[in-house]
Amino acid sequence: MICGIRGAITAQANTPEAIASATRTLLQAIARANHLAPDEIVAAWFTTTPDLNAAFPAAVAREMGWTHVPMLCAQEIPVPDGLPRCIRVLLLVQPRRPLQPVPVYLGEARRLRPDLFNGEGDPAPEPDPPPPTLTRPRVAFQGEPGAYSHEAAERFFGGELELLPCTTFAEVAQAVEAGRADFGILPVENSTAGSINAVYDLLLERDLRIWGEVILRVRHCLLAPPGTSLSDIRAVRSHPQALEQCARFIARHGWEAIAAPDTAGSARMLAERPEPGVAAIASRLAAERYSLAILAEGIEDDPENATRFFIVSTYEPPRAARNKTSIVFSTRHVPGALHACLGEFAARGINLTKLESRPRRGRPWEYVFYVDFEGHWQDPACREALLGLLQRASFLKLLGSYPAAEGTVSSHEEGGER
Ligand SMILES: C=C(O[C@@H]1C=C(C(=O)O)C=C[C@H]1O)C(=O)O
Repeated sequence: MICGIRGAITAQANTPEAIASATRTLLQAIARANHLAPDEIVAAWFTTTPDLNAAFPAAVAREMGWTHVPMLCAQEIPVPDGLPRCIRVLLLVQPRRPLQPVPVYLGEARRLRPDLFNGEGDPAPEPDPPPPTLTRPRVAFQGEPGAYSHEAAERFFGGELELLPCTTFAEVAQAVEAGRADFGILPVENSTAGSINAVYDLLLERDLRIWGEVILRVRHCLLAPPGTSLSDIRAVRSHPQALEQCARFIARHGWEAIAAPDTAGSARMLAERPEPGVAAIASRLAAERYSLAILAEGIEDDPENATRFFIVSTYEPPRAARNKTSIVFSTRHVPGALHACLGEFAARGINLTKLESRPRRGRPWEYVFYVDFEGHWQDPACREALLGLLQRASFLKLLGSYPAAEGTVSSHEEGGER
């Protein structure tokens, strides 16, 4: 599907530098607010008011790497008393995932559309501090190239990424905190195996913001060096999670299951040192990367097998049309404490999408609770609920408000608690 995204900004002066700076700010903000990858942009129309003629905005976009995008610059209608020194753009985009276009009008240009930018419900507040650019973002993930986290990163960002493979989840968090990566990808739950506790513990301990979420339908492939046939296989090697998710398939063939540190790593090892009779379980991406043959695809026992990933950053994400918020809190040690805390959400009709408890460090038999709910912390009802919770909880941390992945929030028609 092709859709259009509008934006506008004013330049400080009619100079090439001022026009370049305003154009860059505007295009980066639109890409960020709409999670656009460069290859999702199909065409761009610019207009400038007659008082801006020192440079072409299209040339600036090309310098930013939009070399494949057909563009046009034209003069805006000189309506009397119109906003001076204004650069407008209409982008045509073809997103890989369903997109509700977020118009981006920055600074003075917000006055152009009082219907959009008027107090509450403002769909695109100016981000502060500026989040990282989405043009070739640096993305840290646990595992080797071809890992499911790598696939999730490609699904979320599309286009070109600078990959930073890490050995552990903690290393991913460190890379983001230290600014070596713009984003980190962390798996949080699997539809078969449940929550990934090590990641939940990291979110509590580290100073990271959840920037987005993505749900990946995990389709496992049976990989072997080209020329191998299914009847040659005697054993399969992979991460224990993947072996468990394919347990019935492995048992049906009577193969031995060998645990390895990660899925993509077992594919790489097999490609580098083929062992007769041994196959690996990993992604299609790993098969392509390590030139292995796919002997079978979709071998997971659960046909709905999916993993939810958080994209973490040190920046606030732009506000989207449909947001989710994640928090972690602990209750006072009194009867009914959790009930009262959750009541703050129920009383305001806020839909909870996930509740998870983990033991509280250093306090045996006390717990911290992780809650995901629909809405943004800036929404009046959510703000009130969080304030109510703050008064009842002994500890509260906001992990982030972020654009909800498709299919993870109730539709307005469904409404109510699920
Ligand atoms: C109000 C704006 O300026 C003008 C009016 C437009 C409109 O009413 O949709 C669109 C582009 C401009 O010609 C704007 O840029 O949004």
